[in-house]
Amino acid sequence: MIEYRNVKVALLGAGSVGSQVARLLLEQGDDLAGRAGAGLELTGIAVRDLDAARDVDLPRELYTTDAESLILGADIVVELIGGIEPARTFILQALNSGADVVTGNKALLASHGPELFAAAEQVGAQLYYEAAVAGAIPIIRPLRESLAGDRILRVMGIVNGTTNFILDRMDTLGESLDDALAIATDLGYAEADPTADIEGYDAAQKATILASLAFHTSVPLAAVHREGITGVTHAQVEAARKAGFVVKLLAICERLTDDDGADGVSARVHPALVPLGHPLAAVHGAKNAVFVEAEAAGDLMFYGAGAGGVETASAVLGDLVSAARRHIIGGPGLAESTHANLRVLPMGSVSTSYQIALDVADQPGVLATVAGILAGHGVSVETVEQTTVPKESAGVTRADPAEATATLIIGTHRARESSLARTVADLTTEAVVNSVTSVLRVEGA
Ligand SMILES: NC(=O)c1ccc[n+]([C@@H]2O[C@H](COP(=O)([O-])OP(=O)(O)OC[C@H]3O[C@@H](n4cnc5c(N)ncnc54)[C@H](O)[C@@H]3O)[C@@H](O)[C@H]2O)c1
Ligand SMILES: N[C@@H](CCO)C(=O)O
Ligand code: NA
Repeated sequence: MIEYRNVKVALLGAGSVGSQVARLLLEQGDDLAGRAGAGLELTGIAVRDLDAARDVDLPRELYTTDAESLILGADIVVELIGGIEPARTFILQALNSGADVVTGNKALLASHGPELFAAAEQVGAQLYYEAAVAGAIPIIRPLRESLAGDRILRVMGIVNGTTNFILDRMDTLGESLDDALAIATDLGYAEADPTADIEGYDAAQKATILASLAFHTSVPLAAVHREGITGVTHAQVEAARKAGFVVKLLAICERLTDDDGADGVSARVHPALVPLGHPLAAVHGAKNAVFVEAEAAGDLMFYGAGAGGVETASAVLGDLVSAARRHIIGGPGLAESTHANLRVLPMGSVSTSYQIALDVADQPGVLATVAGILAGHGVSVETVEQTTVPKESAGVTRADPAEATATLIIGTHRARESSLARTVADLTTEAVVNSVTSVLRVEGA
């Protein structure tokens, strides 16, 4: 039996992820020690309430409400409280005391990442955060280490399990957003405030982290364009399916060249139409997948559980083993790489293709008028589909009931987001257009 030196591990938080990390750490201590080359001694678990009911049965003597003392006695601190404070203060205390930190806190990294990385670098400590993006899926380490020798062009992924679960159920079961969200919450996928999921904040936080890593550039959260799924209708989901697409909430980080020839990067989160044949279309339920396009490696896809307590605990324990190994071996921490310092371009510089649905007057010349508006902004039409709407169609009220209307679905070639915005504004004020009923970006076609 090999005798290992112990490293002291302090756990902050015993919620969905923290309790599973503690359980696995206690159950698999010998295996983990063999992999880390160090014993992982769980010295305590900081909780708010010692007597709270818990799903996982852990030794009561491990619980403490004195997080600060626990942190100061630790070699590695695992932060699984979530949110900004007190998580930020605890992590800074840990780093400043020379401890390495493992966290799954994307909200904190997205808003205070530079501060935390600077604190770690200053004392030669290391911050590990595999669990922060796409839960159990290894994506941070591949971007940070495995692909460090390549040039990443694009990272496109489904990085929020809750919204993927909801959109999937809207599509396959015809369920409402609210009903599907209630189930996702019961299953432990949703954030404490699920607005973070359905309005795309959680995915935007992950996009910030992915873009910063992929492009060696600090990409601030405020520069990430964000749209959630609350505006996605059953009509859009059904129309998408009929047209050979599925609606997914995507996070897309990419290198761009804008109209002035300036190179830069952008990060955005929004619902998008994904062709049914694309690998991301086959990502169901709360699963996540991240598609990476690299110059030399080509296309890579990372797929698996993006949420869930025990699944995410896997990523935390992987980081913990790395941290313990580093603690024993020593050596400098891996600093955050922001040396490329590329320009972060606004959403208007992004170029993609679109499906625009219009409710129009069914009269001669309408198609030409609409095509003229698109052409005027340099938006080129790829496909047009027209369906005549019966005059007395249910629920449709018209100023002149005698006036027939039609639905036009226009697929465009790639166009700048700025041109598309001007096109939609003009379509909205055009007399023969009753309404612009849907505008969705198409990705992965
Ligand atoms: N659950 C997931 O699927 C998942 C996936 C990836 C990342 N994450 C991230 O992991 C972290 C933890 O997530 P979770 O799902 O376990 O959350 P959770 O809400 O289940 O657990 C957080 C726990 O921290 C406790 N806590 C709050 N303030 C505290 C304090 N001051 N001291 C001690 N304990 C305190 C809460 O009482 C709760 O038990 C978050 O940053 C989350 O974003 C979660
Ligand atoms: N609420 C998040 C948890 C994982 O980060 C999700 O649904 O993806
Ligand atoms: Na991960």
